[in-house]
Amino acid sequence: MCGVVGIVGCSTVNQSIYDALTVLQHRGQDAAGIVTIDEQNRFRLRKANGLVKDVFQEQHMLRLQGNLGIGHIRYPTAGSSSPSEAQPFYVNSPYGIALAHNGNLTNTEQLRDKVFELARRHINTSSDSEVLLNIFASELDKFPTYPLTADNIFTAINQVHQIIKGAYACVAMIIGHGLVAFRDPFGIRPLVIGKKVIDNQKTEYMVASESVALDILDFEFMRDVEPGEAIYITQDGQLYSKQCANNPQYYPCIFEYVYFARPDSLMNGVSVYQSRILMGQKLGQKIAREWKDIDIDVVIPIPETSCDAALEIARILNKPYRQGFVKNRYVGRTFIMPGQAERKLSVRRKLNANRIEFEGKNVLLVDDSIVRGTTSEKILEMVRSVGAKKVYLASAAPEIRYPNVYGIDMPVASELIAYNRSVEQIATAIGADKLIFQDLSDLIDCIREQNAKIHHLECSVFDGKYITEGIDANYFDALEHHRAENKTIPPNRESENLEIYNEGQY
Ligand SMILES: O=P(O)(O)OC[C@H]1O[C@H](OP(=O)(O)OP(=O)(O)O)[C@H](O)[C@@H]1O
Ligand SMILES: NC(=O)CC[C@H](N)C(=O)O
Ligand SMILES: [Mg+2]
Repeated sequence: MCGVVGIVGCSTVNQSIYDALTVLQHRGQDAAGIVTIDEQNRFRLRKANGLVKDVFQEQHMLRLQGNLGIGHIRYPTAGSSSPSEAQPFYVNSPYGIALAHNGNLTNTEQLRDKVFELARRHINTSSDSEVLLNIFASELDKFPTYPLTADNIFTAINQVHQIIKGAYACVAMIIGHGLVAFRDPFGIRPLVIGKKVIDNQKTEYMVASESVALDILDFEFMRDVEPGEAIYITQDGQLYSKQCANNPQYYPCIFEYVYFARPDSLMNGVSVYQSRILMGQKLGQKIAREWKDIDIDVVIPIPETSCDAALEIARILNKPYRQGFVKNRYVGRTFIMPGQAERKLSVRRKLNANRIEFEGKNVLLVDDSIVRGTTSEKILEMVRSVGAKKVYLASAAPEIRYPNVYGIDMPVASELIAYNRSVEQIATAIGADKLIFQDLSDLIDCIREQNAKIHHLECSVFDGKYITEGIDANYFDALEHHRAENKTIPPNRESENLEIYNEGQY
């Protein structure tokens, strides 16, 4: 799950984009990038592997001049984690376009060949986002006039919606025009827009993956970008918007509410925090109903995402809630780290059990989700070693049995701990005395209760139903094959040759 941001400002935007990326860091820890447009209408780019704070040093910030810019933080789902696939991407024709993408396309391979044959465009990486950018560029290229009108841009996006499949929330900039943002016709990935009025005169606009980015920059939340909708803000701050999809429908990703998004974000009219509170309440009620004879002494969250739900479970069960684990604040999110070996090591470095809360007790541990089981396996081992008597585990999300193809890196079912296992078998595999999962209908209600406009949610990891066409056994075989191929390429973290060298001393 990546994070995107775009700002059309009245003054230099580099610091604001940097700040926005730091609060979106929980969506991707692998790479970061910013591109701005300077006064001479040139792109200024910095991107590399690493956290935002490591990627941008003073000399890069000096390079990023201009009042218009976009930024990206990456959690790879396609291609590799090579710095050459860090975003934003750039093409020089037509006009000069830069684009950043959150999501994952599901027909990338077919499109890669088509783009070459029909539009004579060369794709130089294995990134789906580079394909997306070239399709957008080739649609814009069909208009012979300069400058493009808002309608030209919206027509191009309507075509893009018909050509590409999958999930995408994008921000882009076109030289000589301004900022463009669009969201896929199912609204799988999130995107919001906000504004800030400067000196009672001019309006600055900002689009971002999550509303929390608007909050910290004092932008006023306007609304979600609708599924299929496109926004065009000219470089002098004129805003246009249009529904560009032929049959848009709300199918937002349910996993944003379970794990990905920050709790203080408002997404599709739904508070992420409130969703997690409701998840705790519904799961607490299920435990009270189904585990009448189970003797629980204390409820303990597995930090950090599960804390809000765990507190509600404790309240409903009328048991003490304790912070039994200490989290190392310098270790990031383990699930979005690349490679299983690194994830395993990081769980141990990140969490340590406080013996006093476990010794001789029957504990109910709570996690927001159990995906590969990396966290729960390690945690269970740890709490046993500090003397827990019985260890029960509750997951605020249902069993994850199916791969994700829309921007969460879990493309192979066999990597999932719940794949082909019953609840009892999962409990045995991770070493829990008892295990309970949220029901999918309850999880869906946690979100829908807050916005009746959402009739459906994208729940494929739980129910195996994919909303876009062509997701079948052949698709997954090809994906698995690709992934195996990519694993054999040694990671190259060298980012020296990625920048656009147009700025003299920087
Ligand atoms: O079963 P797994 O494959 O281990 O994945 C699930 C775990 O990973 C996530 O935690 P993470 O450390 O990424 O972030 P958090 O601090 O926000 O909870 C999630 O909250 C679960 O704890
Ligand atoms: N998680 C995401 O949104 C990833 C975006 C894009 N598919 C990439 O791999 O760079
Ligand atoms: Mg966690």
